[in-house]
Amino acid sequence: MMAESLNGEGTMAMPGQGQKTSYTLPAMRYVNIVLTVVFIDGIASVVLWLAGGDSDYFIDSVASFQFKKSVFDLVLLAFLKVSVHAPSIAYLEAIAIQQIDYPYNPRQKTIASLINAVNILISLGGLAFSVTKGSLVLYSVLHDSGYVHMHATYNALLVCAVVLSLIETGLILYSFQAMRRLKHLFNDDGVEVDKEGNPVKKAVSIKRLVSLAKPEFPMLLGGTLSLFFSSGTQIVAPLYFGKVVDAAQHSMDELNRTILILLVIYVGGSLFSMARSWLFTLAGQRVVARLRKHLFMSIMIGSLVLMFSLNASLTGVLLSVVPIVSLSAVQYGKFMKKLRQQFQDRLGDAGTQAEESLSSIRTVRTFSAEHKVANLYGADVDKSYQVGKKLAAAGGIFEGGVGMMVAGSIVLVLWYGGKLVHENYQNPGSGVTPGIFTSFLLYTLQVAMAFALMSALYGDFMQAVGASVRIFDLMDRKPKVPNEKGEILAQLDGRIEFKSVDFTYPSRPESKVITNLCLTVEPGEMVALVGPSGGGKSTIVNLIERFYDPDDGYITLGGQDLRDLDPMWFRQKISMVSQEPTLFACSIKDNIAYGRQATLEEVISVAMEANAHEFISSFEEGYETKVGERGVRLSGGQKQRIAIARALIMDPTILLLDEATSALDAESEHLVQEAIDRAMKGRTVVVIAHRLSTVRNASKVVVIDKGVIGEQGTHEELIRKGGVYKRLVLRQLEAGSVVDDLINLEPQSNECPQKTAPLTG
Ligand SMILES: Nc1ncnc2c1ncn2[C@@H]1O[C@H](COP(=O)(O)OP(=O)(O)OP(=O)(O)O)[C@@H](O)[C@H]1O
Repeated sequence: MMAESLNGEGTMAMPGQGQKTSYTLPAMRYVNIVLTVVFIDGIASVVLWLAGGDSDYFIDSVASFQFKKSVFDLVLLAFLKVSVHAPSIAYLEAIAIQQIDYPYNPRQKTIASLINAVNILISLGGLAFSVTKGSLVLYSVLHDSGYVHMHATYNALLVCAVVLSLIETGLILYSFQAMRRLKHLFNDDGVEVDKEGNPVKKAVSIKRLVSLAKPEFPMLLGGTLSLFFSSGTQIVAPLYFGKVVDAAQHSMDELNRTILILLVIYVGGSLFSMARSWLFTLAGQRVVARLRKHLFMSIMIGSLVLMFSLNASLTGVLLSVVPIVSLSAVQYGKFMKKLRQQFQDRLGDAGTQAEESLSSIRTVRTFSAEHKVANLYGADVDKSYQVGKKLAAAGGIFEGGVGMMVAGSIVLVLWYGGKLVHENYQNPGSGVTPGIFTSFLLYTLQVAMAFALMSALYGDFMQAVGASVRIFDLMDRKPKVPNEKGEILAQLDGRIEFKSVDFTYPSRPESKVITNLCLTVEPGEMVALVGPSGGGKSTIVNLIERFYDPDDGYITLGGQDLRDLDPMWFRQKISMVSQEPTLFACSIKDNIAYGRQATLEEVISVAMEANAHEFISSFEEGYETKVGERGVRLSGGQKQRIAIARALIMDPTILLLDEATSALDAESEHLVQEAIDRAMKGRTVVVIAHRLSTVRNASKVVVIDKGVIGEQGTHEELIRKGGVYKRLVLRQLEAGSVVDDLINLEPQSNECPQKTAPLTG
């Protein structure tokens, strides 16, 4: 298998993982790039050497080799590189691929490291050699008048050797990284997966977070420029502050001049600050605001440079705390990122719990489970609070710690600076002047503030990164079944065909739900699916809507593989009416016109067809009546009729029905059934049938049991056959007369003779 993967590019199945997970070698393999460069180097070297003048010339360059006049050594070098790099890089690729399956093979790791080391050594050595030779030749050409110039092709070979050595060294140094890339696995949809085939979560980086602010780039640029100018004024202001102190000790003129400069600096700085603040606020991104504060760095560096120029030893005293604060800031940042992620997860759990309980409040009430769900929610909130407590404590400790260290360093600078001023006072010229010390103190405050803020911001930023892990997670999710793209047919005839379909729900990979299913529904036919509960009837309907793709076999719609059709398009041609239809918390009109824009007349027309107009008109607000969350303000039968109208307004070619087993009252059931019967006319219908009248009228009854077709045929055929279907009917019908009717196969009216138990379940 490995050999196969090396010979051929493309996708390979993972051992023992079925066909789903595979590794993909990039079309432009890194190995091929390196080999191409190395071979070009080898071939070019030999050709240029051979082309170098008459044959004596190149023989002389070997026989009487001179370092600055012959290039035979470069040819040998190229030969060495071809013979070492070419096999070793291919071998490294083979090892990298093997490590996908066997990542913990220490021997392989050692071999790979050794090969890498040899490659790096040779390429770096080759680069050093060719650069040295090139420099010496160039030096001789420029400075040695007695130097006999080499043949032009030899010069070309020299240039070629330097340039290609440089490229090769870069490629070899990067090969370590490139081989690591190979160890990433991709599934058939190009999504990176781990060894179990689960999508790998992409790391959220600061870069990715900041990239969200891309559209605000022009504003950001203006803001950043203003920031630089305002930072510049902040950097130089303390310097002039100190100068003012010193100038005051000299002359009034100097004092006035320095004060004027200081004034210009402050006014300019304020104007730029204004622009910066306006532009960044306009950009309106928290990320951007953070970025602005991040650029405190520029003030810090600028200030530090000036501080060094004022007094190096004082600056050293101040900087002594930097490594400690930096290291703790990095650790703190990592810790905060992890905590914040946990915090968001716990909050998410609590939110889900609340949403679920509130949306099922009636069930909660029925079981008097208010306290239970309140406790569950409380427990989730408590968990997030526990993490929140850690967050608060860590933030407090860090800020306090940094504050202490910064204050300590300021005190230290004050003491040491004071000592230097004192020394200068006693022995002028030996320490620092009060002016310099003033400037220095201002810088110290500025740098200390910026540093403390930056450390805290780093923590905040890492928190933001942690918090956004969930968001990016959702953004990165790719549906297995794409929502758009695919063919759109001029016409859809409604023919559905399942060809040897196997299916397993991704969330329960160990149990196959559909096995080798072959089923054809001709245009205009009504096919009834019956069978025991959990047999797979709803799954078949889900597959027709392409909510999932089969693991094996295929499903066609109008003769076309469902996977080739545009889901957005074909789903408009299919309507589903389920047992318990989901309505949305808006008006009846909006619910009926959910699938497309429709006029009130169209809505009324389909509502009439669905036997819904009458009850809708009896409401005070008619079609504007709000149905409440999930339609709670309507009865079961009313909801179903609205769902039928919602399906009808799409004028679907195919109707998927899950008949209601719920005990609607006789009148409601009659109205719903009448509406359904009307809706079925002229359409291809697949119905999960629970009523006798439906199975009797069906063109074909298909018994689905444990994911396979037990039997199929018309109701009469199946009863005559006396198999699973008949047993199902016999077992489930309660009334003796009905059983007689059914198995005696007397002609029946379409009406159900009396209320019966469902045929399924
Ligand atoms: N989303 C899902 N994830 C995992 N397993 C599922 C999922 N939906 C259904 N199943 C399982 O698939 C099997 C077939 O379920 P399906 O709903 O298709 O049966 P059914 O014949 O329609 O049953 P019923 O008549 O009770 O509605 C069952 O074992 C069920 O537990």
